[in-house]
Amino acid sequence: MRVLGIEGTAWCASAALYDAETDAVLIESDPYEPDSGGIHPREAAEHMSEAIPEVVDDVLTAAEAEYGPNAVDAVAFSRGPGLGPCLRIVGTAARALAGTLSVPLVGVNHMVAHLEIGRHRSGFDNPVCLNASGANAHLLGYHDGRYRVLGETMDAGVGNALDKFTRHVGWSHPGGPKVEAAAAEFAAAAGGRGDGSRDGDGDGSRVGDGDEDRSRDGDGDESRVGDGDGNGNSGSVAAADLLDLPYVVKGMDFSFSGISSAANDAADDGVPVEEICFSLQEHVFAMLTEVSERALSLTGADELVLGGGVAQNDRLREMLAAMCEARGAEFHAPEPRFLRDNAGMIAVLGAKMAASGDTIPIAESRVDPDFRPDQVPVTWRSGESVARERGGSEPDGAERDPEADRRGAEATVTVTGTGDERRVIKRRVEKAYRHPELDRTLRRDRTVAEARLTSEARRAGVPTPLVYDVDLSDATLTLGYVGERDLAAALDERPIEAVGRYLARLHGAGIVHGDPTTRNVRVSPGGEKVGRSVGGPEATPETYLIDFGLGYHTGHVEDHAMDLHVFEGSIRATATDPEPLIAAFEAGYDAAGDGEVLDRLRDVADRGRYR
Ligand SMILES: C[C@@H](O)[C@H](NC(=O)OP(=O)(O)OC[C@H]1O[C@@H](n2cnc3c(N)ncnc32)[C@H](O)[C@@H]1O)C(=O)O
Ligand SMILES: Nc1ncnc2c1ncn2[C@@H]1O[C@H](COP(=O)(O)OP(=O)(O)OP(=O)(O)O)[C@@H](O)[C@H]1O
Ligand SMILES: [Fe+2]
Repeated sequence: MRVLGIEGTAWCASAALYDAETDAVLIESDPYEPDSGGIHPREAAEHMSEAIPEVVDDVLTAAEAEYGPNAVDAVAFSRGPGLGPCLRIVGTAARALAGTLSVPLVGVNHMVAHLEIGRHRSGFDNPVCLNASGANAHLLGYHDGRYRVLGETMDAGVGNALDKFTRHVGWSHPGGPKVEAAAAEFAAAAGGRGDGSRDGDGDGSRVGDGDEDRSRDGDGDESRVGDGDGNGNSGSVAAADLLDLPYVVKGMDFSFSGISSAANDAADDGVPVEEICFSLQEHVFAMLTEVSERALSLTGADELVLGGGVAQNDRLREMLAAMCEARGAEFHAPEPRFLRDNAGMIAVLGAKMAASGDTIPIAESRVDPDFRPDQVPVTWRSGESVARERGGSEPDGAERDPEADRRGAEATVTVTGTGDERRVIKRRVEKAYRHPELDRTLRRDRTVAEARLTSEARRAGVPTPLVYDVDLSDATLTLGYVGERDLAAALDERPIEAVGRYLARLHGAGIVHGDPTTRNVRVSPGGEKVGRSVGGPEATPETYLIDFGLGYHTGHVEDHAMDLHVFEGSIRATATDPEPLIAAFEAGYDAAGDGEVLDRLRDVADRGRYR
């Protein structure tokens, strides 16, 4: 099968031909480059209306020269998400072409295409995907016929967050490649070695298939990147000074609004722009790498693929490769021509969809600027055996040796002693992928927060482990062993309802958990239900909250709502039938908490959706 793909969601007018037999992809792209500022939707649409017919024509001509008059078996196009005026032009072109060629039409979700091109190129079975693009930033994992959103930005896409800063300092769009070049320069100056050679040619000009592979260094290398010293942190990076910028991770969600403003303020205060670029990258990419590791840990996956325009950044790839290597996972980033917006990925996914009969009648082919990846029925993977799908995590199932060491996303946990003397030694391990200064600060601050808040929560009537010892020099805690298994191992309404009640109590005491996932709840089925007096030897609670490292004090409704959003996200990511569980959770919260927080939860959930 040969599929013609058309892409034009925002800045890149692109057409491609994918030949499924040979796996060859021919791409023709024509980028829109604003004279000043960011992308103007009207100008972008004007660009699309001129450039789409041209790139389509080029690809069709090449296709017919090679394969003759029946070169194309289906036409695939980006239906969304993206800018409405651009999408409509692409949709119109695709419908007309399918009609003229008398072939079926395939409507592709652009973000799923960013994911699937990575899966296709890597050959991985069932990876978690980090999409790091301009307008989006999210983690996707396959479960039960859909790609679930495991975590996402609560505000801007990652590329837009970088571009916002470069606009502030007067650099032209796109800013990402310029941030990368400036950061590399800063690191090279600090370390005396490094790779200041990158020239920020990022979103290239109009080029065809083969040329592009030679246009950037590293382009041909699809597999492991990581030009550092083997531990994911090139010497020059470690030697360079780091500005203190906001680092905001909540469960597997994250936020860039604080860091964008702080970067702009630093520029206004006269901090050299190269220094800001360096610190911006170190923080933003460490956040993305951390949530990716959480997603691997939560789903039990051992493969990660990267997609989106920001994935062209060497430092981001280096961090992700180092994180995966440290936990024994496979990492793959496709070559840059498949990372930035391109029609190749649309054609490749279009071919898989067409092969499974997933085509659309013209009358139903309306574009959707807010098309979410989790709305897409994943028809092309339906032949896969159920065994290949991991049903959430089973980190602590009944058959597992309870004494065995385990490894969360952040820490290693060792169990010692027996009976009432059973203890957990939790050590936040160094993360070689992140800047050593940031690593030290995060490990220390989180250890302090966990020790304090675990005890404060217990005083507020929330069952938590006792804290026996804190060793800040080694970021290590000694905690009482609680529960028999993680809630994630067996999702059940009863403990979930209890989590709702406990979070309400915690919020009533002015504390947020910060990372309330089903992995951070321990359950002992059959334990007694207890009220406020917990912790005594005779009172065995059924449900405990653990892992308060991302917690903090706040009375803000917004922050409390975010806790609920994170917990619900962890259920939605792994449960086959999440709705009754979510209802039990909200009933528990409602019984003990503030109704305003539940109202705000609706807002928070909507805001996380793509604009
Ligand atoms: C919906 C769709 O229109 C949108 N597309 C999009 O955002 O274009 P994409 O090609 O995936 O990403 C462009 C972004 O990627 C950034 N970028 C490009 N090269 C970069 C680099 N070397 N380092 C950091 N960012 C880079 C640019 O600054 C820009 O923000 C999306 O996928 O979200
Ligand atoms: N006090 C405890 N009693 C019993 N088991 C525990 C305790 N603390 C941690 N565990 C076990 O160790 C696992 C990892 O611990 P924890 O969540 O604190 O570490 P983490 O690295 O922060 O994990 P993640 O980031 O994945 O949430 C837990 O999911 C749980 O199975
Ligand atoms: Fe994109």
